Amino acid sequence: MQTGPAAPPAFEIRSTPHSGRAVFAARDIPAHALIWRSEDLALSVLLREYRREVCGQCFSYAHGRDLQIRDAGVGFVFCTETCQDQWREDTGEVGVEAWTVVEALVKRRSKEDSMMVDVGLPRPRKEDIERAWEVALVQARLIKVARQGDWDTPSGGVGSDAEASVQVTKQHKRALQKALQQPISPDVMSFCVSGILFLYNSPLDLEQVLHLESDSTPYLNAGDLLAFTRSYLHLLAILPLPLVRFLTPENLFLLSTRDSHNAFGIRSLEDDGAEFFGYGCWPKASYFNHSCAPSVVKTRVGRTWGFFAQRDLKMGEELCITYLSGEERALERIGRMGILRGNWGFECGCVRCAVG
Ligand SMILES: C[S@@+](CC[C@H](N)C(=O)[O-])C[C@H]1O[C@@H](n2cnc3c(N)ncnc32)[C@H](O)[C@@H]1O
Repeated sequence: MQTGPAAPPAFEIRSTPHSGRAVFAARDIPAHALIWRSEDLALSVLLREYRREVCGQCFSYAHGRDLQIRDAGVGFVFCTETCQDQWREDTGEVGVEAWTVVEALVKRRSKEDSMMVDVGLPRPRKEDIERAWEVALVQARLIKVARQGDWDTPSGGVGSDAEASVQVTKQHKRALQKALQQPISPDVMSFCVSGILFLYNSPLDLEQVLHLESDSTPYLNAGDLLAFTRSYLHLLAILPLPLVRFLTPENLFLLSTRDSHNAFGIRSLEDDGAEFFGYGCWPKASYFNHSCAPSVVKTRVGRTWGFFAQRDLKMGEELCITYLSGEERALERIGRMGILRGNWGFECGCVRCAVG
């Protein structure tokens, strides 16, 4: 079959003096043309409050009605059996087991056990983050020893861990029980599970995530950091053993540093995205910078983002999307800049902000 010459890529990624790497048109691009399609969802969080209304696979929304296909064991709903089957296949056997134990844990706990994350408090500094993870690590060592009995089960396979040869004492068992009694943060826990499953199921794609812009202080405030260290210890106590090797402070921190400035919101498709269901990281779509007068519009279909020219674009022009949600776009310059500074940590220097 004659396929003809491949179309030259519509864009290239280059460094800029002030805003890191950016996407530039590699040729003239007509209005409405597809520039890039991104299907590489690495990790995602579907907020707990939407877990009955939004499909766990394609993120379709039932406008406040519960979706029919409930997979109660794993805590997700689906719009069709096809979506459910696809989710189970992609998540894998160990992944399904992981979501099942996490769902059982969250269900056992009442709403009062959930941690509230205060907004508006300062972000933890690097030294606060290091200290918090060091403290968690001391408990983690005890919990790993307490699970030593599990190591010997046929599915264990981590018997070579240094901790596995230590005598299990009351102190170890108490550390495990104590971790499980701490308040829980189901959405932070979901982030951790999704991230660990990404490392377990798709190790070759890690490179793409490592290339992303990194935020060295990714936690919103002290409560958010605490939610992460507690989720780490909770998960260490319950996750299937094949995942425990991937569950480290280093890995969880790394995922947060890359997610922080690169995640896309997963929103409703109608009503200008008024409903915020959660967020996810699509590494190959993460090089578009922001402009308050964007030249590219992004649209989600299921788990795929499409990026389209909003107008005729000239070769060499920087291609920008907007990071602002529907109503935020209509704000005055000072309001937009405040949101971009607070959520993304940069001072917007786009053409619209430059003229005031
Ligand atoms: C999704 S990443 C975009 C790609 C990024 N420039 C890179 O090098 O990987 C978002 C980050 O790009 C930078 N950025 C995006 N838009 C910007 C803008 N209008 N002004 C300044 N920096 C911007 C900020 O550092 C922001 O946190």
